[in-house]
Amino acid sequence: MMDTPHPPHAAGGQGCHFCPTHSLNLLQLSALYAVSQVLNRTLDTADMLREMLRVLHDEAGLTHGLIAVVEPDSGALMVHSLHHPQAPQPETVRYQPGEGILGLLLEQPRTVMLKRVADEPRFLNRLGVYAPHLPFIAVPIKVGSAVCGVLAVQPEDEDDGLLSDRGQFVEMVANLIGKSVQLAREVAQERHALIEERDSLRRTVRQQFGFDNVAGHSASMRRVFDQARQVARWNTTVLIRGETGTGKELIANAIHYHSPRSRHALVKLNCAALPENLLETELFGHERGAFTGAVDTHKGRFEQAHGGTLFLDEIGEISSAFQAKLLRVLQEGEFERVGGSRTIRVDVRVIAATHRDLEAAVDAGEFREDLFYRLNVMPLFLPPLRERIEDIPDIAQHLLGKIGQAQGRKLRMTDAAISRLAAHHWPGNVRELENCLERAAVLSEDGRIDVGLICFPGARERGNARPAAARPAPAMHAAPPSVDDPSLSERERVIAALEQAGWVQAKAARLLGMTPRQIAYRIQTLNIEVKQL
Ligand SMILES: Nc1ncnc2c1ncn2[C@@H]1O[C@H](COP(=O)(O)OP(=O)(O)OP(=O)(O)O)[C@@H](O)[C@H]1O
Repeated sequence: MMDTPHPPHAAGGQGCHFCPTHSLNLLQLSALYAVSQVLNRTLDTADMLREMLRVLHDEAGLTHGLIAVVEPDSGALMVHSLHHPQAPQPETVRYQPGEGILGLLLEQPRTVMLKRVADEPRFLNRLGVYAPHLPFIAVPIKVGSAVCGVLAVQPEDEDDGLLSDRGQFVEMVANLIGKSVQLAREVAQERHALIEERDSLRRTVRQQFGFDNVAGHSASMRRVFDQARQVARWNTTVLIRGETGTGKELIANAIHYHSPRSRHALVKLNCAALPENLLETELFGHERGAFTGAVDTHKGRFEQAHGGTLFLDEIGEISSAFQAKLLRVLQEGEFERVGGSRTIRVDVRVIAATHRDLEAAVDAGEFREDLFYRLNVMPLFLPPLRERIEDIPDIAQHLLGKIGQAQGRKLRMTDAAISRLAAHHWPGNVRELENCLERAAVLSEDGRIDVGLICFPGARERGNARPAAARPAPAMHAAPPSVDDPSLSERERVIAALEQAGWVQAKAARLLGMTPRQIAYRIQTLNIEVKQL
């Protein structure tokens, strides 16, 4: 086994039986050890330089240590640190290239060693700290081949014939300082680049998930935008309500990315997608060993969203027992992980969404009234698409832009196609419109979408539309069947609902009046292959 390394002992001082050179070497070895510790301790260059001068003084008998650095703008040497009890404000002293001994090192970067500093005519003693009868050593500090500063010291004894050994030691220290400065610069540059990249990514995310991503200019949508922008600034809990596919999640995104919390995470959870026990561990996390298979501690969504926003979709679907647990976090901002006893405090803004009539659920005793009021601090209502038909051209254009971008071509739609869209009932709202346009885009050879390419899984038209049967069927594509079509087998009905809901099972379940678990069971037993869109 190896011993822990100890610093080499200085051999100078009383009773040493080594020759002077050997004693000096041992002293310098010990000092070098202290220098390496300074380099190891800090990445803060200013701190490191000050500490270095102290070590040279305390451990190597090199006094009046000075470090001057080249100013990038002027090219002059500015005194950065000076080890002297009555040192003047060092930053006020500068040397131009060629000026004094230090300035000379900028023009001729090599080590200068003087036996008596007062004998050198270039010696300016501008700092007024040097002893004229003592030697003087000045060494350039280089980053690569460029001089970035100067290290100067005065050995505390008169010339003892060991000046060149001392000079070599100071060169060694200057080289180590140069390497450390280079490393600190590279770290700073990398950090700067990372910050720039992070800020640019933040701007992109904000654009992608902000209000620009939500199309529509109807009066009802303008009201939603106004309210959402207003509430975004505060920590208020928001309850977004509206039918499936009306854009609730989109609005939640926009609120988060326009809020002061946008630098932190937006964490999402669909409450209908998980059974209660999983929902609890997903939201609150669990401790290691909390249950079979809990091999590690797991942070729940509340913890992941600390400082940011938690979006709880389908909040109307949670059980009464779970409603009580959620209420506690919302009220007190604290909870325990499953299997844990430590109370965890979080700072999370909650945005919840539901398609359910929560007031009716409260009346029916299915949803806690206190939780309802806790969530309903700022309600936002997203109107169904059929009640804002004037938004259809805008939204369709926006969606075609996105689909076209994914397909790498420009898509355009005829007026007749838009009229046909406006005549539809839109039970699946904007999600259904998105699917309808994607289908049409896939079927379009030349990027032009005419009325013949518009077809709906659900055939409920608004009053002013032509009946579905009278519509010309697209030549290469039959309209997908309707969920309501009584002639469909159960398997076809489930597939039609999934199609209509964009293959989001929880939504398809709602169209069929089933629970998410029931539809999952049907998908399995009817052997339906689930599409990942
Ligand atoms: N106003 C809009 N402008 C552009 N796209 C929209 C708009 N509203 C909804 N969408 C698009 O429709 C789809 C469904 O939107 P979103 O998921 O936000 O709806 P939702 O109300 O949360 O649905 P659900 O209740 O089923 O979870 C998404 O692909 C979304 O991008």
